[in-house]
Order: sequence, then C-alpha cells, then structure tokens
Amino acid sequence: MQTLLVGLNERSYPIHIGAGILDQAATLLHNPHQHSALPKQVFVLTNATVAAHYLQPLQRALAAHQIEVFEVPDGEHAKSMEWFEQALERLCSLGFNRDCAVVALGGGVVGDLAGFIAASYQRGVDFYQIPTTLLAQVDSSVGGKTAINLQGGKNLVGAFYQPQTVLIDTQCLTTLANRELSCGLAEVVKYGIIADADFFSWLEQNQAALLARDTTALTYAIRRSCEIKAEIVAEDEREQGRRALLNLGHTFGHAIETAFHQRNDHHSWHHGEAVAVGMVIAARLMQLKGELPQQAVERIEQLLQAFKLPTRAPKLDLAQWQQLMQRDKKVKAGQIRFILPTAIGQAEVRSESDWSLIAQAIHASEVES
Ligand SMILES: NC(=O)c1ccc[n+]([C@@H]2O[C@H](COP(=O)([O-])OP(=O)(O)OC[C@H]3O[C@@H](n4cnc5c(N)ncnc54)[C@H](O)[C@@H]3O)[C@@H](O)[C@H]2O)c1
Ligand SMILES: O=C(O)C(=O)C[C@@H](O)[C@H](O)[C@H](O)COP(=O)(O)O
Ligand SMILES: [Zn+2]
Repeated sequence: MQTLLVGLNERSYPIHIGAGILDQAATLLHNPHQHSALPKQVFVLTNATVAAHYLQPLQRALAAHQIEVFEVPDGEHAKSMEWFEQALERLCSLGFNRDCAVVALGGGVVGDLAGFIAASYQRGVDFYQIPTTLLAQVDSSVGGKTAINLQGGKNLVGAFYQPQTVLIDTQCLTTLANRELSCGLAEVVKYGIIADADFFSWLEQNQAALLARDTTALTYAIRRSCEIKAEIVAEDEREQGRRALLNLGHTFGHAIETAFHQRNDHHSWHHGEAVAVGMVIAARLMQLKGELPQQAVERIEQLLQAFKLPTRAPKLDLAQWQQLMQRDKKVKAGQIRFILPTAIGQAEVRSESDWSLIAQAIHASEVES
C-alpha cells in the first residue's frame, strides 16, 4: 500500500492506495485530526451497482460498527436536491448524531453527494471517501469539492468539505465498465496537460497497458494524478487561483453535460467524455490564437482517442453555449474565464471575450453533419 498526504494543516488527510485494501477499512478509515477511530454510527451512501460488488466486503470489514446503508439511483441525476434531502431526512430519522460518519462508496456522483450531505448534516460530520471508479480515484475523492446540480447547471450548490481519509482500492476497477475506465482516463490526461509533460508522455507510451487494466500502470496513473491534485489543492484549497487549472475542459464540458441533462438525456454524455471534448476545444482555441502548436493539439486529440474518448462536440447553438457557460463558477464580473493550455504540461486561466474565436474553436471540434 502507498500513502500520500493532502497537506492542509488542520484539514490534512491521507490517501491510501492499494489492491484489496477495502478489507482494512476498519483501521484505514480514521480521523487524523482527532486521532480517533471511525465513529460507531456509519452512514454508507452508495448505489445498487456498486453495492452489488463492494457493500458486503465493506460491511464485513466494519462489523463492529452500526452501519446504515442509503442507496441512491445510479447516475448523475442522483446529484440532486431530492436525493440530498432524502438522505438528510434518513440520517435524522435514524437518530444519527453529530459524532456519526458519512462514507461514500462509489463513483464521483456518490462522492459529491455524500460529501455535501456530510458537510450539511448538523453543520458537518466526519466524511470518508471510498472511490470505486477510476475517475473518482484520480480526481473527485480528493480535494473536497462536494456538490449537487441544478437544472441550470452542474455543481451549482455545494461546499468545500475535505474528507478525513481517502481509501483507494485498485481492485474495485476490475468490475468497471470500459466506458467508465475511459472517463477516468480523461481526467488523468488533464493532469498531464496542465502540470506534467513527462506524465503526458508516459501516458502516450502506456496506453495499451492502461486500457488492459494492468495493475502496475493503473496504480502509477492513480498515484501521479493524486500527487498532482494534492499539491494543487494544498496550495489553493478554495480555488482562488491555481486550483482553477483543474477545470481544464470543464467550462465547455459542463455546458455539454447540462445541455443534455436539460433534455433528460443522462446517458449520451458522461462527465469524463464531456471534459475530453472540452479539452480539445480549449486546445484548438489556443491554436487559433497562435499560442499552441498544431502538433500539441494533435497529441492531445490522439491520446484521448486512443483512450476511446470522444473528441468531437455535439452541435449546440452558439447562444446556448454562451448561456450555459455564463453560469460557470469561474465567471468574474460577467467575463467567462477559461483554462487554456500554453504547452503540454502548462496551462493558464484567461478571460476570453472574443466570441468569434471561441465559436471557431467550437465549430472546428464539432461532429461533421
Ligand atoms: N468533486 C470533484 O472534484 C469532482 C471531480 C471530477 C468529477 N466530479 C463529478 O463526478 C461525477 C462523475 O463521476 P464518475 O465518472 O465516477 O461517475 P459515476 O459516479 O456515475 O460512476 C460511473 C458508473 O460506474 C458505476 N460504478 C462505480 N464504481 C463501480 C465499480 N467499481 N464497478 C462497476 N461499476 C461501478 C456507477 O454505478 C456508475 O454507473 C460527475 O458528477 C462529476 O461532476 C467531481
Ligand atoms: O477539484 C477541482 O478543483 C476540479 O475542478 C476537478 C474537476 O475535475 C471536477 O469535475 C469538479 O467537480 C469541477 O468543479 P466545478 O467547480 O467546476 O464544479
Ligand atoms: Zn472533472
């Protein structure tokens, strides 16, 4: 097992990474600040898909605790006011007190929702992350962004609320669908683009091993991703500056996700896929500005395609792109701010108001009709 630390002074916490470590949940899940063990009362938030594989092993590991399981529907629509409220009502009717713990067992949807519940119930209870998708292991379980969606946009209600511990069992990835593995790889590629050109090259060289779920390759990708994210979060916990880089591709990506969710289509675009396309649009925008060589754009596109991710945007009206992106949380004084790569391994936060250029970048990345 390997352990990293997210260094946030009194909110610091460990990320444990290893194969089969779910069995050790009773000892690994503890509160590092109070030097205390996992509380007696534990509220496990999960969904039926994940529960079918991993709930029993977790219950066995935590046999000495009072475990209450709350299952939400599988899919992005669980990140809603409705399921947030239902979970809180259940906590209350169970008589759980402030010394309980919320444990997220699942992907990013379960983690984001569980974290916001933990941040809100009785103004905050202990929170533990057991991420079971690659995306959640490399990204959403680390850093403390918790949220639910509104009809108008992604993650518009939430809190920064750090977990006490993140337990990453790489064996959970054996049951993951190929599509979800690819979604996780999109966020892994993101780290290479924003922060680490060598890691990007390593990903290019290890495509086959990662897609074949080679444990050594996946463990390295998870570790390096968590290291990069932990370092950025430690520097800028509440996204006042550098943390915004973790949003590469997300201004465009969240617009795509929201456009489809508003049509009640939760299946066509998953988060990692929308982010993949968003990263291509951001790269093309920089190419059009003459600030990123075509070769870099091609490398980004090729790597995403190798990971079986989409690189073409759906056709949306420019007015709809504008309206959706205007709700992005990075908007300042009415100006949309994008994360734009200046090289592979480097990116910047920039206001960009030249809509003809943005439109060109989007159109250049659209599906051909
Ligand atoms: N908080 C953050 O920093 C952050 C970062 C990135 C993404 N996110 C959010 O995360 C969400 C996406 O997360 P996701 O990609 O994990 O999606 P998800 O949680 O919907 O999981 C994807 C699918 O995999 C299934 N699944 C989960 N673990 C499994 C396993 N081990 N075996 C088999 N099936 C399994 C789920 O039931 C689901 O059907 C989005 O809402 C996104 O906004 C948050
Ligand atoms: O941790 C962060 O910071 C990120 O931006 C990580 C993103 O991958 C993630 O999708 C996050 O939820 C997006 O945050 P938001 O603030 O744009 O809603
Ligand atoms: Zn993301």
